[in-house]
Amino acid sequence: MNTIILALPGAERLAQSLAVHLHCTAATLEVHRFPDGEAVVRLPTSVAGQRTLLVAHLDRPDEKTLPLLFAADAARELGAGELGLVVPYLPYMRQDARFRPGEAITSRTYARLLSSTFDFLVTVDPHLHRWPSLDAIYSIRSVVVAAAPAMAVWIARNVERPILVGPDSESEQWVADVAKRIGAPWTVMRKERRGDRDVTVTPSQSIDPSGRNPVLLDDIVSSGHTIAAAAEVLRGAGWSQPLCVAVHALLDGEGADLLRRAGVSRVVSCDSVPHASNGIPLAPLLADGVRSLLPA
Ligand SMILES: O=P(O)(O)OC[C@H]1O[C@H](OP(=O)(O)OP(=O)(O)O)[C@H](O)[C@@H]1O
Repeated sequence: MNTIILALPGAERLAQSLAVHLHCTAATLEVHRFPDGEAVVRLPTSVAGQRTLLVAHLDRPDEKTLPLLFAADAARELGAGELGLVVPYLPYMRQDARFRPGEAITSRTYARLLSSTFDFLVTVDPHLHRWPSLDAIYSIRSVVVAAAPAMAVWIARNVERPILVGPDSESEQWVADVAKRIGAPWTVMRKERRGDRDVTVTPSQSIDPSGRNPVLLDDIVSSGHTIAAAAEVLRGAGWSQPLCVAVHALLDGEGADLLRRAGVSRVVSCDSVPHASNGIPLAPLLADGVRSLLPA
């Protein structure tokens, strides 16, 4: 079965890179907004009988998910073979519990929605905290691509004598992996979250950073408060100015200012979400992930 890639608006670059790696063609979906805000989607080419990969950057998921579902449905109706989704940043993974009575567990609902639409899914380091794996909530085949190899290459090339620091215990999975790949020391701190923009970070052990350049590493940088709090801890302990490496950058201008004020010299992110801080390409790893799902 031939493979064709269709990019949602904004994901054209990733789609083109994947097409090169996977030796197939890529085109961009047309998404038009009617004056009342409703979306209409048009497939630019025939998908009949073809394995169809939709590629989407799903930051701001509320506005992007409906066009994605419309496109998937149209592809099915127009005879697509298998239907896959390449979504480097998988949204709605953080509300994975009913933290207050009556709250929706959006991770599960969103997973049901995508699982009922696609045959398979390829993503990068989803925020798995309380779910043991994507299979706990997604009922379709999925491949989780690890960004650690790409982050490790970037740090090894750009930071002399790094020491890796994670802001919370969940970050240990990425921090330890990257540190092992480049033979660097590492530590993780403790985080307490009380609200969207209210976090406290405390060191969990005392480490002598002498002669080392600190790299704060985490999966998501969103409001920036977690990394800012971690940077303040380092500053208070007399460490040199850290840089921040993240898998998914959702940071806005206000968050970037917050990080600057906290002493973070630079943010570098993987390109799972288009962002000014992008510096670590994921297309080769995502292409490997897609290939692993295709018949040999
Ligand atoms: O930039 P921010 O707005 O601070 O958000 C980023 C942080 O949020 C996520 O964890 P979260 O605090 O949701 O913790 P969890 O592991 O309990 O889901 C993520 O792992 C980052 O540490």
